[in-house]
Amino acid sequence: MATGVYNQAIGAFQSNSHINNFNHQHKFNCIGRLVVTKDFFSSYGLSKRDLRVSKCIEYQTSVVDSVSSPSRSKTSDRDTHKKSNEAALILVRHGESLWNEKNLFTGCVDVPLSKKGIDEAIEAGKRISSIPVDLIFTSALIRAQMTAMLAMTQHRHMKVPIIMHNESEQAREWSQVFCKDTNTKEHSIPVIAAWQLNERMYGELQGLNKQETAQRYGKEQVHEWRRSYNIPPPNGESLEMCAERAVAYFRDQIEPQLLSGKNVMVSAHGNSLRSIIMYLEKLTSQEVISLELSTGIPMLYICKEGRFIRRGSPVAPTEAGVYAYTRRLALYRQRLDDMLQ
Ligand SMILES: O=C(O)[C@H](O)COP(=O)(O)O
Repeated sequence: MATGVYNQAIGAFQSNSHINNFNHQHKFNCIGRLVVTKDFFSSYGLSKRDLRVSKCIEYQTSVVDSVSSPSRSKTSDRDTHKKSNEAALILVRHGESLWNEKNLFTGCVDVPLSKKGIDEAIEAGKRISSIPVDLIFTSALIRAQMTAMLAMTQHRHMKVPIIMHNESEQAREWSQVFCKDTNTKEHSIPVIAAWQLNERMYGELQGLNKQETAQRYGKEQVHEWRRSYNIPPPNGESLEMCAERAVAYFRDQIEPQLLSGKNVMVSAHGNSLRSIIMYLEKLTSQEVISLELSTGIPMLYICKEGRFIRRGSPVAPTEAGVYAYTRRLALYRQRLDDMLQ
């Protein structure tokens, strides 16, 4: 088993060495090499001898520059939350929607996933199926919620995601669960839908065809509306305006959960996630222009002592990629393997 695990990890990491799935020039890249540390050996009760170390190739995983949360005020209460816990943060843009399929500007119009988007959401679930998720945040839009729910159908822990209804006292009362067993973290995952995570509002472009709009207003103007930081579409939100709600929500509601050690998945949208990634990776308003997110591709960050380390896009469960991310994720995956044997 030992050699198998080791080879799996190496194989996964090598195939995953392209893990930087953001197609933008970034200030750091992952070097596709893996340190097989003494921790790795001991976490499997292995001695180097067991793995015939002479055959082990020294791999070095080095995120040349791990992302860290932007410096905050000295008195920030987040500093008091900084714990040695490590937590996984999965960000996933919804699968293709019916309006993505028609190449229409969508923004806050609430359209569902296309058949391809449903397949993308299920594939995303397979890719994160061995990564812990204790809490899910989605936007208030159905395409993000469908993506989260479909992805969770593939998770190996088989917990039931339950959307929390706190919009009124009656909603809270009528959605209570009275059986203590089913409502435990062993059996269910709370899902919180927040409008603050909605896609940027595209104003008068919503419903227009992107190609026709480019022909009408010019490619450069449309690219500026779509990708610039502080230039809004007509009567719509700029990325900066979207960040004011999405990043504020992330810092106030999601980051404290991560700092307390909770593993979180956020299923949201191209631009609300671009604004969050801009915050996590301290991208400049120039760098964020070239940041594009594909539909249905999960991205993994490790949150450790208030710092966010981008680990790329998880691989499918057939590979041992999770073993290459962190020891804690490897042990979680091992527990799943043992539980499901
Ligand atoms: O809102 C939309 O149209 C898409 O979800 C994102 O559009 P964009 O890629 O043009 O920002």
